[in-house]
Amino acid sequence: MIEIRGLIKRFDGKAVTRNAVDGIDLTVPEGELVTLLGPSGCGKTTTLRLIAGLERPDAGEIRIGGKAVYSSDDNVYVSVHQRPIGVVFQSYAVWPHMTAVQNVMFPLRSGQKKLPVPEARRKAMEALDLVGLADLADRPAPALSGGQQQRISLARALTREPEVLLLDEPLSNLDKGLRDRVRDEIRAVQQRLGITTVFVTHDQDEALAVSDEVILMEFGRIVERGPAQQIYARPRSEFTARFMGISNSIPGTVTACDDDLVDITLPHGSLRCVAAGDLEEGSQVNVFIRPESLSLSRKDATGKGWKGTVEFSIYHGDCWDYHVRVGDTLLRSRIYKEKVGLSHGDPVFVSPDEETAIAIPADAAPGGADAAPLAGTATAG
Ligand SMILES: Nc1ncnc2c1ncn2[C@@H]1O[C@H](COP(=O)(O)OP(=O)(O)OP(=O)(O)O)[C@@H](O)[C@H]1O
Repeated sequence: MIEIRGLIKRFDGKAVTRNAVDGIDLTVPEGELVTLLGPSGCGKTTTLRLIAGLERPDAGEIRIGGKAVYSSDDNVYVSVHQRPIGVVFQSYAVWPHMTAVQNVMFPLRSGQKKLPVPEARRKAMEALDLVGLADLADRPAPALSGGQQQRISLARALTREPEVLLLDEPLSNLDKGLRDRVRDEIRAVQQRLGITTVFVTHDQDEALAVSDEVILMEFGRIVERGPAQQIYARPRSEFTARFMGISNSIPGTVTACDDDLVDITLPHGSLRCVAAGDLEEGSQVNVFIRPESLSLSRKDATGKGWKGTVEFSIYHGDCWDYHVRVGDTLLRSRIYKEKVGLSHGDPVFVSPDEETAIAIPADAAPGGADAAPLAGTATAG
């Protein structure tokens, strides 16, 4: 288990206007994989490096397995080599003059507890087996693919039997097909070992695929957290909705509330949808609708369709994206059919799937520009 309280990190410099990590509280339960997700510069890597002991915080507390590895109040700082962690970076950091097994053995032979060669080799072989590379143990590192080299880094991180695994964008240097395979491998090993893991990525799909919990960050703070399905299907802030790819946003006004369902009047129609947070009659909202939740038809069978005109379409292989102008709004509708046959200028009716549309209060912008924190007065740790 990892417990983080009030974590602050500031990099001083002329252009610095805010803390890189700005008061983070976070618990990673035993055996779970938690992902830090967010745009470039939001503080994901810095948070991970603070947990690893590769950067020194300015304030707060970090506990691993119940023991403080950093505490500004108690003046505790445990160095990176003494923390019970394994770290995998974006660059594989595999030594080219060694074989696969020599790479994995290296930390066992060079650490404080220098193991004899046979024992180090046995442990390294166990770790290689775990990541499916035992057969390639004696192959020189440069003769391995990028994905295999990254699995060597993972095996090397696991040989010290760490309590916690820290993965910093481990898939970024791999091409698409390989990325999915190594991602699945990492999740399989993590679940098999039941090892508490923090995974940093800026890729939503990757985060959804591997996580028990997703932590969304912006400006050094946590904007939203929750199980992957909740973050995907029920975002509570505009920042999360947009970051998770809900590209259609329409401003509207609440006309009636019924538990977590609300009726909304939009510029070109109305709909009933799920409310994110407390809303009341008259509240201003933005309604977020996934492209795949907007269907198109030439005839308005229900009498509730929004009248629009096709502006352009994009073909993706397994689907089409139609960009349709409805009043002042350009909406994107994703259609998974081989041939839809709509083209520029065609009139259509757009129908939203009310079950998946979400109304988010227009002023609820925990990650918005207004919420961007200025640098706090961090105390030295
Ligand atoms: N060593 C450093 N010196 C000065 N500023 C730094 C340093 N490391 C990070 N920062 C700044 O701290 C902020 C957070 O950076 P961080 O690398 O943690 O973000 P990130 O979310 O991991 O981004 P990315 O996805 O691009 O790696 C950024 O504004 C960055 O410029």
